[in-house]
Amino acid sequence: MWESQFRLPVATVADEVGTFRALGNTPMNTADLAAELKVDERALGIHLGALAACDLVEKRDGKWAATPAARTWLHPDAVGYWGGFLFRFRETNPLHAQLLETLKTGKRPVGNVSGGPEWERGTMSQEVAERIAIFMHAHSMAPARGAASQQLFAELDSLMDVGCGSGVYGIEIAKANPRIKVTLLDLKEMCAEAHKFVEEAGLTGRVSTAGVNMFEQEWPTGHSAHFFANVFHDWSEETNRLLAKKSFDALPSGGKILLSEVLMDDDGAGPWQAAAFSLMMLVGTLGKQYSLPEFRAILESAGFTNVQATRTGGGYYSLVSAVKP
Ligand SMILES: C[S@@+](CC[C@H](N)C(=O)[O-])C[C@H]1O[C@@H](n2cnc3c(N)ncnc32)[C@H](O)[C@@H]1O
Repeated sequence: MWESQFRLPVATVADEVGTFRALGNTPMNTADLAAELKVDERALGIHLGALAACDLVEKRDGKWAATPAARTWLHPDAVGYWGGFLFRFRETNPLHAQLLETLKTGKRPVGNVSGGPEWERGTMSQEVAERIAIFMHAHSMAPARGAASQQLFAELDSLMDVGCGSGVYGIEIAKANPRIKVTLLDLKEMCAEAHKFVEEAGLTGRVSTAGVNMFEQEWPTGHSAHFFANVFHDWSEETNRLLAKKSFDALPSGGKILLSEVLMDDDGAGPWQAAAFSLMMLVGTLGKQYSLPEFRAILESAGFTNVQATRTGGGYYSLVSAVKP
C-alpha cells in the first residue's frame, strides 16, 4: 500500500528525462542509457528496476528495452503518446521532483524535508530515537515473525542483532527460540528505546542491549551469529563491505552472518515490492535494495562463504546467510 506512492512518479520522471524514447528506439545497458540521458547510473538502475516491475521496460541479455505498451503510449513520437496527460502530474505529485533529482544527481534530494536519517551522524536525541523505534517496530513486526520461525535460529545459542532499532527482530527470535540469548546492538539512544520493548516482552533475562557505534567502535564478541535486518539497505556497497568485514572479524570460525532484506531479482528488473522499496532508499538513505548476487559479492569480499537466500514469509523478505570458514 505505501509503495504505491512511487508508481506514477517513477513513470512521469522517465517520461520527462526521455527514457521511453531512448529505449523505444534502441535497447541499451544501464551505463549507455545513463550517458545518453545524462543521469546518474546507479540511480537509473534503481528507477529502471521499478519501471520493469510496472511492465514499462524489460531487460534481456543485460539490455533494457521499452515494452510494447510503452512504445505505443509513452514514446513521444507515437500517435498515442500520453505525455500531454501525464505532464500535469509532474507538478501535482511531490515525489516527481524528488525522484527526478535522485536521477539527475545520484543523491537524495537536498530539499527533502526528512533529510538523511539522524543515525548517519552517529548520535540522535532521545525523541528522535523514540520516533524511529516506533516507526521501525510497526514496519518490521511481520517480517520479524517470519524470520523468527526459520529453523536455523533453533540451532543457535547466541545472536547479535546489529542495528536493531526497536529490537523487534531480536525479541521475536528470542520469543520463538527459548534457548537463544540475544544482544541488541545499536546507537546508545536507540538501545534505550529497545530496552523498553525488551522489558515489555518480559525478556530481560535473555535479551540485552549494547550501545555501540557499529562503524567506529569495537563489536562485542562471543556470538555464534550476527543478524542485520534492513541495515545493509541503508548504505552503499562500499560501506556494506566494511560492515561485513567488521562482522567477519568479530565472529568465531563457523559463525554465521544473516541479513533480512527484501531482495531485488538477480537481474535487478523487479519485483515491484523490492523495486519500490529501493526508490524509497534512494530518496531517503545512502542505500538501495540489493539482489542476492550483489550481497554475495559484498559478503565474499569480507571472507564469508556459502552465501544463500531463503524467503521467510511475513511480507516480501528473504534471509540471506553466509558462513565464516
Ligand atoms: C532501518 S533501521 C533497522 C532497524 C531494525 N533492524 C528493523 O529492521 O526494524 C537501521 C538501524 O541502524 C541503526 N544504526 C545506524 N547507524 C548505526 C551505527 N553507526 N551504529 C549502530 N547502529 C546504527 C539505526 O539507529 C537504526 O536503528
